[in-house]
Amino acid sequence: MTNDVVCRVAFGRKYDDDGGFKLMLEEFGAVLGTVNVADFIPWLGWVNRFNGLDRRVEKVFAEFDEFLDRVVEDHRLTTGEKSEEEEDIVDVLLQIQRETSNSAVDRDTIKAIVLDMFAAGSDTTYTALEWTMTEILRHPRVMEKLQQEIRVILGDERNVNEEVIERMDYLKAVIKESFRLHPPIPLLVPRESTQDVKVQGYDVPEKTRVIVNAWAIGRDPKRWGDDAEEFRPERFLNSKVDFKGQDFELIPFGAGRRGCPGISFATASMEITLVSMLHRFDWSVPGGEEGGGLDADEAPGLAVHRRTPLLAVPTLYSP
Ligand code: HEM
Repeated sequence: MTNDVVCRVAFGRKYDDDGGFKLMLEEFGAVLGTVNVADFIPWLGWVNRFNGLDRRVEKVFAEFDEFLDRVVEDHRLTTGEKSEEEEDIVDVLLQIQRETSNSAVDRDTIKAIVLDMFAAGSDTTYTALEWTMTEILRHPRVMEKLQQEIRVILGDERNVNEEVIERMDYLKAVIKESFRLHPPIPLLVPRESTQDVKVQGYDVPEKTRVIVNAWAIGRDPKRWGDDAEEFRPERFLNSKVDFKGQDFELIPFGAGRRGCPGISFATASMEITLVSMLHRFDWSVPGGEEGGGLDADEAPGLAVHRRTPLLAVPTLYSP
């Protein structure tokens, strides 16, 4: 679903009819999440020629490059035929390219921006949704309270929009609590210090690779109390703490000038999906908690998924 959302926004259409596209995205995500020895010990880079990583990277690069070339070309041929509402990101970037005389937005830049959206935007949002649903299913009290909020505010209205979502305080608290315990990119993206600094008594020289552990920060009992490991959305109800990068105890999207630019996009996707799923359906897991489908085991990768995909069963809700 999150791939379809990015596809619709970036290309103006879904690619779910094309099995090859899904496989290509899966391989792209897998290669991105693979530990690359050369990142840590550059002179060992030759290992990737033998363990197959170089070959996999080149293959998926060639496939994506050809695919994106086709997409940009299709858009170039239909340029000017769409209304403003129908335009997607490729259309907008092509328009900027036409209107600016310098070559800042060339074809490779357009392809890179769109690729960035897939790399950064679809697996992360999907992972966040899967962890949120897992926690809701593990905590029936939370599910009930959340459904009550959604059902009272929405009533029979089927159209979920940002205005009604603004009134759903408990939904927002549930999403924050899920990000606190399960930041989809637990170690964020590596940074490099630009100057010598001292952090809590430790000297960090200029040009040191710095990795921030958002996962550990979110579970630190010194900040969150003795129930830091517990899923308790109420802790955010009368709190101003948010994940927009101002409160360093909750930074699933990083912070600062290289913080995630997709926060609003990701939050809107999550809110609309959760509200739609919980408004008209009740959810259960085959076998319940004892059935083992609600464990919190994590699988390694850039975005940290559940080890086994969540399997949940919807039942139509009738008031
Ligand atoms: C739940 C969903 C998401 C999470 C948890 C997430 C998290 C992150 C994190 C931790 C970073 C690195 C920030 C830093 O180093 O301080 C990042 C960067 C980035 N994200 Fe997201 N992201 C999500 C969704 C999205 C979406 C939907 C998009 C675009 C459609 C997006 C686009 C980007 C881009 C382009 C960067 C690189 C920014 C740069 O290097 O300047 N992300 N994201």
